[in-house]
Amino acid sequence: MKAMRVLVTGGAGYVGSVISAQLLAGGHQVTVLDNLSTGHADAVPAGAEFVEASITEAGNAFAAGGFETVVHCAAKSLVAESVAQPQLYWDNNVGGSLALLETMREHDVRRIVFSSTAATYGEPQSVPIVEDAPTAPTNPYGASKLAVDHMLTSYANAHGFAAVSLRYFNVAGALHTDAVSFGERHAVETHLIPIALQVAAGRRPALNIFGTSYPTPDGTCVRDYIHVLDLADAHLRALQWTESHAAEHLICNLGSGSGDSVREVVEAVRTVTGMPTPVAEADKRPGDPAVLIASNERARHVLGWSPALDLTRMVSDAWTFAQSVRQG
Ligand SMILES: NC(=O)c1ccc[n+]([C@@H]2O[C@H](COP(=O)([O-])OP(=O)(O)OC[C@H]3O[C@@H](n4cnc5c(N)ncnc54)[C@H](O)[C@@H]3O)[C@@H](O)[C@H]2O)c1
Ligand SMILES: O=c1ccn([C@@H]2O[C@H](COP(=O)(O)OP(=O)(O)O[C@H]3O[C@H](CO)[C@@H](O)[C@H](O)[C@H]3O)[C@@H](O)[C@H]2O)c(=O)[nH]1
Repeated sequence: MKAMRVLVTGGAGYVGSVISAQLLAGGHQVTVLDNLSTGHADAVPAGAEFVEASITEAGNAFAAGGFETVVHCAAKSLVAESVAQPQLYWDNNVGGSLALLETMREHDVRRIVFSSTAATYGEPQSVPIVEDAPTAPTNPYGASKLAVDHMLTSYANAHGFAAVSLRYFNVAGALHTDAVSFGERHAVETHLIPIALQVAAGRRPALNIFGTSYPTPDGTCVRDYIHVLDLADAHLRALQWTESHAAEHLICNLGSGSGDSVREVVEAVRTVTGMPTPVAEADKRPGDPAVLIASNERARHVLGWSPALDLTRMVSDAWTFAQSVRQG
C-alpha cells in the first residue's frame, strides 16, 4: 500500500491510539485530532502529530494537513450515559460527525473509515449477525452510530465519498512494542475484561456477573471478542479499499465469528493471571442481549481480513498493559 497522510479522530483513545501506532509502523503519516474528553495525550503515539481539538473544529487541521483520508474513531461510547443523557450522543456523535464530513467535503477529502458498532443491530433475530440483518438499536449510543452509518451512505451517493463502516463487536487486548504499550484506560470502565483484570489485581473485591439465567450454555451472556491488533489490521485494509471505491459505502462486521460467555472470560482471566478472581452473581444489565456473535464473512471476502489472535492472547495483552499502567 502506498504511504498516506491520515487524520485519526479519537487517536488519543483506546482503539484510535492502536490504529495510529499501526499506521505509523506501516510507514504512513498520522495526525491525531482529539479533544481529550475521554482520551489521554500520552496515548498519542510518538511520531504522530497531535491536534487537541473537537471534530467540530477540524478546519485548521485540514487546511494544514493535506490529508488523503480519515479514520474516524472519535465518539462517546458509554451505553448507560447515552440513556441518561441522549443529547450528548446526538450532539457529539451525530452532530460532530456531520461537522467532520462537511469539513472533509470543503477540503475535498472524500475517503473515510468509521468506527461503527454491533450496537447498531440491537437484539439480534439470529446469530451469527450478518450486515444485512435488521438494525434496531436499543440505546441512543447505538442509534447515534447507526445515524452516522446512514450519513455515510448518503455522502457516498451524493458527494462521491468512499466510506467504510466497521462494526466492531467487543474489542479487547493491547499493543506492546519494546518501548511502549497502548491499551484500554477508561476513567469510567464498563468493559468486562479490564474490570475482571482489576479484580484479579485486587483492585476490586469481585466481578459482578450481570445475569446468570440467559438462554446460553452457562446462563451468562455470550459476546464476540476481537483483538485490537486484528481490528487495526482491518482498518489498514479498509483504507486501501477506499482508494478505488469512490461513491461507495461498505459496511463490515469485525468479530471473530465465535462467542465466549462471561464465565469463560473469567476462566481465561484466572488462567492468564494465576489469580483467584472472585465473582458475584448480580442482576441483568438492562438492554444486554443474550448472545452477540458476528458473521465476519464480508470482511474476509471483501477486505481479505481474518482475525488471528484468540481470547487468551487478548486477556494476556490486556493484563500486561494493566500492569504497565500501574507501574507507570
Ligand atoms: N471499545 C469497544 O469495544 C468498541 C466497540 C464498538 C465500537 N467502538 C467505537 O470505537 C471508537 C473508539 O472507542 P474506544 O473504546 O477507543 O473509546 P475511547 O473513549 O477510548 O476513545 C474515543 C476518543 O474520542 C475522543 N473524542 C470524543 N469525542 C470527541 C470529539 N467531539 N472531538 C474529538 N475527539 C473526541 C475521546 O477523547 C477519546 O480519546 C468509538 O467510536 C466507539 O464507539 C468501540
Ligand atoms: O462488570 C461487568 C461488565 C460486563 N459484564 C458482561 O460482560 C459482557 C460484555 O460487556 P461489555 O464489556 O460492557 O461489552 P458490551 O456491553 O457487550 O458492549 C461493547 O460491545 C459493543 C458491541 O457489541 C459496543 O458497541 C460497545 O461500545 C462495547 O461497550 C456483557 O454480557 C455484560 O453484561 C459483566 O457481567 N460484568
